[in-house]
Amino acid sequence: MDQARELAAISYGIGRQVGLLIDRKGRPAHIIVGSQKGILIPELDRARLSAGRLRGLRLLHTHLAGEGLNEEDLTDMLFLRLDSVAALTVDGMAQPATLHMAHLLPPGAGDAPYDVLPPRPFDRVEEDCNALAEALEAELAREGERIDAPGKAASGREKAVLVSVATAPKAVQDASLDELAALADTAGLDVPERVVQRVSAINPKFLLGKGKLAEIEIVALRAGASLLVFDGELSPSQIRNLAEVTQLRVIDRTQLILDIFAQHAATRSGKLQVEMAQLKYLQPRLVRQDRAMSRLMGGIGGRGPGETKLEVDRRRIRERIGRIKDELKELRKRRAAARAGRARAGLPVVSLVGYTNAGKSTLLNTLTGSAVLAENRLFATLDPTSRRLRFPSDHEIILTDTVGFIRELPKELKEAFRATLEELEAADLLVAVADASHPEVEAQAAAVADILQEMELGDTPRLFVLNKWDAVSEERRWELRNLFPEAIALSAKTRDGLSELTEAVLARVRSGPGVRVGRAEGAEDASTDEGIPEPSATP
Ligand SMILES: Nc1nc2c(ncn2[C@@H]2O[C@H](COP(=O)(O)OP(=O)(O)OP(=O)(O)O)[C@@H](O)[C@H]2O)c(=O)[nH]1
Ligand SMILES: [Mg+2]
Repeated sequence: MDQARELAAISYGIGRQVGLLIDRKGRPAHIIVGSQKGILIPELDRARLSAGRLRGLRLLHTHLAGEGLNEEDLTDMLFLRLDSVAALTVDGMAQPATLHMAHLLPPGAGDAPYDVLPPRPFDRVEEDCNALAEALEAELAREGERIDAPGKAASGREKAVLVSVATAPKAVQDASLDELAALADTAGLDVPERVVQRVSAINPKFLLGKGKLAEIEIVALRAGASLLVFDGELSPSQIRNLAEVTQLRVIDRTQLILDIFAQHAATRSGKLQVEMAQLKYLQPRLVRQDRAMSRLMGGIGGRGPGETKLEVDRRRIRERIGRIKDELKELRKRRAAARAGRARAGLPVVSLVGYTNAGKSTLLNTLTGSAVLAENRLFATLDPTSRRLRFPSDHEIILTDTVGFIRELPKELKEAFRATLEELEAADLLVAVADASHPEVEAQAAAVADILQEMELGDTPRLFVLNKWDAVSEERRWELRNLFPEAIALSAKTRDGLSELTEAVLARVRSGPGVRVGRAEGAEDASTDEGIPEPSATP
């Protein structure tokens, strides 16, 4: 009460806003003098801040024109996680008049992240600010218990908020976020919230305005998420800035994809290729080793292949890249030798290519009766696997399953997986597999065609398969037939349409230039070219 009178008097006297940041014991921690219309809160010590906690400070400040809380006041509260913010209007006699107050709300309490209380005469304010703040913290903490550790869901999975900031229309961003959500799920993240923001221009420093960023931070706070995943690729400094401002861990789509690859890499060469891609991604981001860097390294987005921890020291990264390069060169030689062996056997090579999760591995299994890992996750397959396929007519081919494609494949991965993708250069025929049941099948097929073109495989004979036909409605089937008149529609799952594919493959390899088709005599076992055993201890 006295604080309020004093504040009003000072503020009136100097004709500027004056504010107090008050701690939970009622002691003023900072006194701030603003301008006539606004007030700038100093950079606060972040020490007390952890997920689910408030700052332990409330802001009481004056408004000289009798106005209530404005956008800026609320943004400050959100951003700085103040317990509450209050504006005290000052009357013409330098006396405090009305108090406008707002405080944050626990998750699930309503649509808005905060509640603005009705204005009331300043001397009629009985709210116990501490009790309010403590109740809110208790609520946030309960939320935390339900999820056993801050940032973790009950399933033990880390929670992340997905964010799209782009100039593209909302529908385009939404479709892209759907894919990011599938990637997040595959990476082992729970996604309680997604944020789509269309902007006329991307803010080069923070992508978004500070107000919107504060909102995102609060969305994450309320959802118990400790990680923000941005769609697209962020520059090193953007990641640092965003992590600084939001006090959350920030990763981009590339890191998420790299993380999935790291988790799925099973063979020696797969692991080496992924580690190489991760190190290449990290290298330019290690200009400065700072707090944001350590945030960059923890948890999802910072895991190495297997359980190894990624190196963060620049010099050692350079050395490690050098060693991996040598080893990969060796592996490439062996692959080339295996390919040459197969070529000598005279068997035509048919490679399955396509968007990730299109059903390539399932198709390989169905066609050859094998049991290659196939699952409803993105990038289940990282290593090429080859199987022999014998046709009833006694013809034989080698069928190769490959790593799936994705639009805007991170360039680090493209480079690292060159060895794997070189397999495709040896193919006599490509079977491009698309998921007909996916709403974005057209865009996915186009992305695959683009990537093949880029890899100079545009001239290799190609068949186009619309897989998962069993999961497509009659109406949509008709649409797809019009869109892709050349396509072979089939279901790797039910085997429907399979014979059309095998006949088409047979016809192509028979007529293929320079391809000798026949029974392989003395061909070495080409069942897999990943015969290199995994050493028990990684150096
Ligand atoms: N309904 C239906 N589902 C299918 C069909 N073929 C594959 N699937 C499912 O699609 C998912 C992905 O299959 P995969 O064979 O792993 O796909 P992929 O193209 O090898 O994927 P990546 O290796 O991750 O790039 C699995 O859950 C399969 O069961 C099909 O014909 N019909
Ligand atoms: Mg696969």
